[in-house]
Amino acid sequence: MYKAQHGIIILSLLIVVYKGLMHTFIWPVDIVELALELVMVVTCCAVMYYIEQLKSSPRIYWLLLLGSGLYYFSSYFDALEEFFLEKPLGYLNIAEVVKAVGFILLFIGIHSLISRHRLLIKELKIAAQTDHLTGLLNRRAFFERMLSNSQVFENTQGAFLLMDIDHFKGVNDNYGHALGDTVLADTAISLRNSTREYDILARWGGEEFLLYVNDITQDKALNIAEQLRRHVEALSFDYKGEKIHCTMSIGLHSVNVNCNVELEVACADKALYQAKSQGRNRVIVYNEAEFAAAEQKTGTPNPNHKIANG
Ligand SMILES: Nc1nc2c(ncn2[C@@H]2O[C@H](COP(=O)(O)OP(=O)(O)OP(=O)(O)O)[C@@H](O)[C@H]2O)c(=O)[nH]1
Repeated sequence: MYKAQHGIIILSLLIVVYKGLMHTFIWPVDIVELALELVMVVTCCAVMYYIEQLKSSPRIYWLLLLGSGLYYFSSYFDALEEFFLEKPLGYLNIAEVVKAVGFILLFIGIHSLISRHRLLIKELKIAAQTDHLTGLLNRRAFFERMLSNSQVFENTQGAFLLMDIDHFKGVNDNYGHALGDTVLADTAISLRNSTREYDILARWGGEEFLLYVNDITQDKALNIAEQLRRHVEALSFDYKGEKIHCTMSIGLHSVNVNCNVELEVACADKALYQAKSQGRNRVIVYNEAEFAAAEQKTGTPNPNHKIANG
């Protein structure tokens, strides 16, 4: 499909050869005009080559190809007029008309190309920020969103909720990876539907989700966490007629002004670990004094403790 430019390139080369021969028999040879002709044909070939390399949509390909082709050949349409005693288009110069049409096609082609390019960049940006299975932000995008909102979050209390589906390995092992994916996708929908537009929700890892809720007290954040936990508990998944249910453990860490995301998430992670070790399907709030004492007692840090990395 993207080969039509070869015809134009061959045609333009033939024109240059023809002009070269004509000039050879006319003395003195107009070297400058011949050189300019050659520059034109080389640039025309280069343009055709790049249009082919673009591998854009067929519409854009033809617009650019016809536009640049007509624009290039417009100067040779003068010759056509020599065959007519009167100008075929009345007072209009046919070469100028062809040039104008070529220019319009080129303009539409370039405009379409730029619009398509913008769309592609937008799609790429979204793809780079999104987890493809759940449609949530990925970990990197979560950090970026926290950073870009840092001024809004300044001087307000917020909360990190680190959520992890319980015994998820068992879901995969017993019902298959496809059902595991469905559980992740539906859990993400449930979480998204239960959060506010300006909360920041991301898939943090395999079966882990992270939510940052801004401008909220610890008690209210605890209510939200409980609600999210109950919503996930209420989900049901069909496996060959059997109804499957999952639960989720949550580590909650309430933060004050200007928090360091990595450090605060690590605290939420400690609370999540406690929620897992206390039987799962529960919310545990991080309490610095309590956790420090517990760690001292058991010897810090807990070897099973998962530390969230940025
Ligand atoms: N289906 C599916 N499974 C995933 C995906 N990402 C990670 N996993 C699985 O998630 C499981 C996580 O298992 P574990 O870390 O052992 O945790 P768990 O079984 O949930 O146990 P607890 O967290 O202690 O309750 C592993 O089996 C991973 O293979 C994914 O995108 N799709």
